[in-house]
Amino acid sequence: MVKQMIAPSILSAQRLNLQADIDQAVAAGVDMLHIDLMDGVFVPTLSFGPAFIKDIRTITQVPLDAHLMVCNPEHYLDEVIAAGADLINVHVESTQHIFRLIQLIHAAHKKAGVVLNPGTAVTTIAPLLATVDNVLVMTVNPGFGGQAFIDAMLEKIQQLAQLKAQHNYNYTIEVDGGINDQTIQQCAQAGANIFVAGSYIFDHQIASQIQKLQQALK
Ligand SMILES: O=C(CO)[C@@H](O)[C@H](O)COP(=O)(O)O
Ligand SMILES: [Co+2]
Repeated sequence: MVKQMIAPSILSAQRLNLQADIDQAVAAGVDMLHIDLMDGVFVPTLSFGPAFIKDIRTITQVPLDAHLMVCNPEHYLDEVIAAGADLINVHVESTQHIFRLIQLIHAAHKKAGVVLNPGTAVTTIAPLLATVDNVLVMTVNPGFGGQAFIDAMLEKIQQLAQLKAQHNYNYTIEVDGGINDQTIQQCAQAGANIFVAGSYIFDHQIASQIQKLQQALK
C-alpha cells in the first residue's frame, strides 16, 4: 500500500510570513511542500521561479515538489534540479519533448512526474507510464488557487489507478486543485496518493486544517 501524502501548496501561504507558515505546516506533519512555478504564458499568472525553491530548501528538510507551469520547461530544468527539488512535475502540454525531460530529471537522480491539464486524456501519456514516478492530475484549471474541484477528474484518477494495477507500474497519483476534507476522500477512494492543498490549508488555521485532511484520509 502506497503512503498517503499531504503536500501544502505554498502559493496560498502568506508571502511576507512564509517561513512561519511553512514551519507550522511542517510541524503539523506534512509529507512534502508543493511549489508552483508559473511564467505568465503557460498560465496567465506569475508566481515563483527556481531561485525561490533554493530559498525554501535552506529552511526545511521536507521533500520539495516543483510543479512547472511554464512554456519551454527545458529552459528551467537545470536550475530547478540544482535548487534542490525532489520531485519535478512537468506538464505534458508544455513541451514537445516530454520523454527527454523525464530522462534528464532521472539522470539527475530526481523523481520525475508528468502533469495532465483537465482537458488532457490519460491516453496522451500512455507511453510514459512505465517510466514516470508520478502522475499529477490537475483537478482545476492551472493558474490560480482557490478554485472548485472538477468532479470529472475522478474518472481520470480511477483510470490511472487501474492502469497502474494492471501493468504493475510504479507511479504515485497526485491531485492538485480544490482539495478539501471532502474532495480528498473522493480522490483517495479513486486511487490518488499525493494530495496538494493550498487555500484549504493557508486561508485558515494551518495546523487544524492539516489535521482535518489527515483525519479525512483515515
Ligand atoms: O497548481 C496549482 C494551481 O495552478 C495549485 O497547486 C494551487 O496552488 C492549488 O490551490 P487550491 O486549489 O488548493 O487552493
Ligand atoms: Co500546483
